[in-house]
Amino acid sequence: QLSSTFYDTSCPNALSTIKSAVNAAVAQEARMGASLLRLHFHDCFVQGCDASVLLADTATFTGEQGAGPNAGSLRGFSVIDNIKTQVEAVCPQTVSCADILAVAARDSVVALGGPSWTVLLGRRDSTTASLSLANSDLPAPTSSLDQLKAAFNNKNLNPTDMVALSGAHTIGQAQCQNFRDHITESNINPTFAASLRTNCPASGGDTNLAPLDVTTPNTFDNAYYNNLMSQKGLLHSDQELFNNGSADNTVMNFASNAAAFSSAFTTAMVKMGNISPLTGTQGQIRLSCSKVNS
Ligand code: HEM
Ligand SMILES: [Ca+2]
Ligand SMILES: [Ca+2]
Repeated sequence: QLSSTFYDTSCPNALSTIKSAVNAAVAQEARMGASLLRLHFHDCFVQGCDASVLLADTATFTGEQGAGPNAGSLRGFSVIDNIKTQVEAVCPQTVSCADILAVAARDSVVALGGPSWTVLLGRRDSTTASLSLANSDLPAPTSSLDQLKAAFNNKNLNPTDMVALSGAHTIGQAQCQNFRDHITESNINPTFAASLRTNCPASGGDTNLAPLDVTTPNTFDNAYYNNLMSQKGLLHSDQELFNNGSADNTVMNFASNAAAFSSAFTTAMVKMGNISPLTGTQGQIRLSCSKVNS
């Protein structure tokens, strides 16, 4: 249904415009690549890849940005708004915000040294968002392996896809409140845990940041899986992937074989990008990504 050539005649400069803007944003702040990748994930897992996550809350509209996994945590909205403004200038009301998110996620991974893939296009933008689905369908950092597998299975992503997509935590940062409990658990490297506790004490410092990948936080590589094998996962949910369970073998494979990780990650990103898109005459092409057309 989606197609890699969707904008080839209607907006031939769409992809290059997005890439330039992503490269500029990542050059200014490497973490922005992580933030843009995460936006696409949080979009696709809630109502499908329809840019629902971008709709801002107003006095009369309750969107997804106030949901537990999103509030005070998602970032990159202004970068997306800026890209949309540039794309509107070259092709008015042609390129959807949902497609911009999918392309920006790919370009972010590439900008940080990761693998590339062909992004399928033709998604349209929702006129709705769902706070309740954002709270129910996004996995939590306290999740067990079974809960992680179930959350991804709900989106028709298998356990290999789940482990591969979790490799996105090779970049970016997390807040203390999301890893405080894990750094007092027993399945964590004691030296690693002690160093994290200096900036994430038992009380206070909730929003203090630590890198999800202690080894190469700004490079998209397979170091995340090697960290898990050294019990240096930052989130409880990260370490669940290598904790004597059914995902151990996949983690070991991705840790020792960077090409196997790249292949599984790009395959899974395409699958995630295909979750319930609006196509044809469904939805709309928003003029501004943060609000429904009036
Ligand atoms: C497997 C289940 C997952 C859980 C439980 C999870 C949870 C989290 C949490 C708690 C954070 C830190 C948020 C904060 O402290 O503000 C985070 C950050 C991040 N997540 Fe995930 N995540 C998961 C899967 C994914 C997937 C599939 C992707 C993308 C494909 C992804 C990409 C990211 C990125 C890039 C960051 C860093 C964002 C930044 O620095 O702005 N995560 N995740
Ligand atoms: Ca969505
Ligand atoms: Ca890394």
